[in-house]
Amino acid sequence: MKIAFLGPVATFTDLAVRQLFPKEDAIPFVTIPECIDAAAAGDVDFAVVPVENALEGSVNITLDYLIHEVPLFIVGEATTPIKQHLMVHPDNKDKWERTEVIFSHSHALAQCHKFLHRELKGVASERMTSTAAAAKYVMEHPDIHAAAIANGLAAVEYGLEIVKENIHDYSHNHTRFIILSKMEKGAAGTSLGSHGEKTTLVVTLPSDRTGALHQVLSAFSWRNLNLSKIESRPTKTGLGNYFFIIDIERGMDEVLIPGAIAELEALGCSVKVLGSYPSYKV
Ligand SMILES: O=C(O)C(=O)Cc1ccccc1
Repeated sequence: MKIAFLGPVATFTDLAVRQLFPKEDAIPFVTIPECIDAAAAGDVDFAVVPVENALEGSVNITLDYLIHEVPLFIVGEATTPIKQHLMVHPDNKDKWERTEVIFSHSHALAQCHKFLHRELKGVASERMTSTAAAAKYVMEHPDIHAAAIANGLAAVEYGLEIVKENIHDYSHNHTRFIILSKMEKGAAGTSLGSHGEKTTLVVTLPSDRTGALHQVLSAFSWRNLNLSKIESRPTKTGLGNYFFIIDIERGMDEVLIPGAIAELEALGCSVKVLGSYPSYKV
């Protein structure tokens, strides 16, 4: 089986894939859309991409790409703890406090915002396609006073020295990854035991109905369907037009979720099921 992931080797996504699919053929792609396209084209069986971080919130490119660009399903999700470290080329180990530029993924930079403000005030930061891409770049440029924010495996893989460990601003730093496939129903192929099931819907509200969101929420509430997340993203058709992405803490069943969807449709909403899938902790 082939699994696309946000590369290069030693990203946080790679760490998640190693645990989810230890025996499969993991293929790195440079960007999240490239991973998703590979799954949509059938070049890989699954794509694993980050979707939400506990400190920084949603990965908008993942949500938007999934909603607007490709007919894929979510067939699994995995939550993993995230530890960020500051690392430099070994030649620059003793002068890291003179770092002039810090490279990382935008979410990693945001997760260490307080640390950077405190310890490296005024130092420029540059977004890279991933944390491991940043580590690789710093390894290839010993001549500049650069640092990367990445994980411990990236330091080993690219031969960098960790000069500050655990620089993420809050200890409960977790990221949720989703497993995407062309096939609606899972057999996501992992041997891990799941921690429950979820269903994700994309709901568009009717434009002219007062209190529509309240009515949508009550369709879940009176059925005792717990929502673990509700997020709005622009439909990109005009200012003020939004999709709601709703995660229900329950797998698709015969009665409750179909009943809620029918009620939303009767209110004039359009509803798309993005997937009903197992949840893993890795
Ligand atoms: O850049 C990475 O390593 C990724 O896998 C994306 C990411 C970035 C920051 C936290 C979690 C995932």
